[in-house]
Amino acid sequence: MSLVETAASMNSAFDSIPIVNIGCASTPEERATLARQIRDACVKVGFFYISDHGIPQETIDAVFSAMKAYFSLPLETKMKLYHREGANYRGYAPLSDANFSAESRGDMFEGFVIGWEEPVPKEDDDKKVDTTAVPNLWPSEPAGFREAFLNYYHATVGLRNTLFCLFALALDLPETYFGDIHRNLPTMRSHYYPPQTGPEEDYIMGINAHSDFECFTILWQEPGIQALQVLNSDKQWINAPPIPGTLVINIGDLLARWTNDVFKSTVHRVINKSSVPRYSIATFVGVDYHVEVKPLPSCVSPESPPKYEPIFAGDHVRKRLGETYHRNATLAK
Ligand SMILES: O=C(O)CCC(=O)C(=O)O
Ligand SMILES: [Fe+2]
Repeated sequence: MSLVETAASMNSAFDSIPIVNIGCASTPEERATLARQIRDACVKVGFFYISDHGIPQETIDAVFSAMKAYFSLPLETKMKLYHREGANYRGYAPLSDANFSAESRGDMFEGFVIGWEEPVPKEDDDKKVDTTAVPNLWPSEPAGFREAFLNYYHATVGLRNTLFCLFALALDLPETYFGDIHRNLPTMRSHYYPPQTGPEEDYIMGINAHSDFECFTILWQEPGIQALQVLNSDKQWINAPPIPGTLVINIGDLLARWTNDVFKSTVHRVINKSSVPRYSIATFVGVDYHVEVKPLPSCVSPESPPKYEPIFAGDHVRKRLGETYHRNATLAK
């Protein structure tokens, strides 16, 4: 069945999020099997869990500890790295600084954002990284923060390569299709969500309903706390609880656009109604800003013509970032 036919045959609302074990991806046959599972998940849900993802537990434990220690510092200490003063929103974002919905006045999370950086600087760094790359901001405390964040970041970059290869196969493309167009490396945002127990809980979200901007997101959620919800086509919110040993992968708007919506960029939100803080880390994976994104031939047909004009990846991402971080200022007028 073609991709367009597969998409047309899978239009019922999902009620759960599939799990794909990506541990065996070394032979072409194994990758083809995985690509089929991933295709089904992307066409039907736009979200899936991956198990056997290869990121060591110590790497996750270390970044989790560093993040908890950092977010518990006094606000004035954290504001020294206020992200609007750095380039490309790197650094610290206080509560309600981001705004993912036109109807709201801000999202109830604190964030800390980093991008590409070699753990140990190399002389030819500038040749490896897209010219849009900007320096990270690093706090002086807690000790070990930079190392823990970069270790986890680089582990997700490795996973990103595997996933791009599987997405290409799932789209009937050569597995190297995305291989040389993603030197503009991911952005990673860690989140702290305070518990929401007050009367505002039904209209202020940890993160309001939104879809992600880029190609796909690799999400780690703190174990044991339900907070993430995903919207199905019947407009029901389906819980996406943390599942031990897994990460969540979701398709973003750029890949949905590239696939003419054969792959779904599904709306999701976070609300932390547990009585304790909740933490997560999202790695947003895109492609180089100069790449022109237009619906792939395998995703269009006479019955399903292209829905989108070509767009440069960078123009799309900058527009969406602007909408997210300037909306408060517009509302305040
Ligand atoms: O914290 C989460 O579970 C999700 C975060 C998210 O949706 C985002 O950062 O775009
Ligand atoms: Fe998101």
